[in-house]
Amino acid sequence: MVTVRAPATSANLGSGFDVFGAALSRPADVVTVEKAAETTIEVTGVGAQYIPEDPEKNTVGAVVEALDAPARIHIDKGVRPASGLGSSAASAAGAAVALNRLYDRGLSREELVPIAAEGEAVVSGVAHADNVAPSILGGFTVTTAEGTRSVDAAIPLVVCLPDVAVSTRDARRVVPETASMEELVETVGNAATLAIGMCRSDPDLVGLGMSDPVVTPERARLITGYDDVRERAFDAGATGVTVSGAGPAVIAACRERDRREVAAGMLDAFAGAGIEARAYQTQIGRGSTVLEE
Ligand SMILES: Nc1ncnc2c1ncn2[C@@H]1O[C@H](COP(=O)(O)OP(=O)(O)O)[C@@H](O)[C@H]1O
Ligand SMILES: N[C@@H](CCOP(=O)(O)O)C(=O)O
Repeated sequence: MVTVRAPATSANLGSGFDVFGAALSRPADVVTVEKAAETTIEVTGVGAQYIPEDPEKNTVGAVVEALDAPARIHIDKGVRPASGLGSSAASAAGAAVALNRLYDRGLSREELVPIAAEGEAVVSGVAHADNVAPSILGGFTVTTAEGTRSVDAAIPLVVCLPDVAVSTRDARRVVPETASMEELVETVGNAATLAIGMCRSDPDLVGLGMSDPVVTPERARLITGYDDVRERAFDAGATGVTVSGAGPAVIAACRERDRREVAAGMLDAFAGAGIEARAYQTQIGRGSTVLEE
């Protein structure tokens, strides 16, 4: 038996659509696997009632297939589904790390990233790896067709999750098909600023680099109260605010001394829009961790 804690993640970080990702120190899924002749999946925890246990429909089923590793699998969800916090990816990442260990497949963490990404194709239609990469490797990740690079970074964060669901599949439909040269130049500049900020663990640069003129404005329209939440986070000292993944969670970078006030401001703004929300005071954290074997 192998048990793995796989963290929630925030993809895109504004300027890095489908490329950037960050592991969050909390919340997390816990995935336990045991060898079995046939694969079965049991899901408990946050939002378990919305998650299919059929291996054809659960993200971990694709991981089992790819690793040829049938197992009795228990997923204890700490990451709410349809959150923008890489819920579907956390289970896939945890299963990839756990099954690799259980069956002694000997794959490196980097090699497990495309395998876990197959699970994302099951739910969103695209095997985007920007959530599974940080959930497996930890830190700040840059994923391209050439693979994933990661660095550790110490950046305090708030992720504020409203009590509404936005599916990644639906939110991909509003992504513009084209961008102007001006938008491209702005986005490259912001993404580069953010990446330097991560390497320096500098919340000012990370926040500055989160700005994105192309995808985020379209996605923000799907989140009731977004503009107020963003404004209140900045008022409380946030250095940057954007949609986390495909939403509806909103992520803010800040200094540690401001994190509590940023969280309070974001919660208050959602409440003002008539929406209950939960704020996680978190930071960039480690990747999937083996808890027991
Ligand atoms: N192991 C899993 N964990 C979470 N969601 C899953 C899992 N397997 C399948 N799903 C489905 O994936 C969808 C949520 O994924 P997605 O829309 O990408 O949201 P998130 O941003 O939270 O990952 C839901 O429809 C859910 O039923
Ligand atoms: N790059 C993807 C990331 C989706 O993240 P999720 O946490 O919402 O699953 C996208 O923006 O569609």
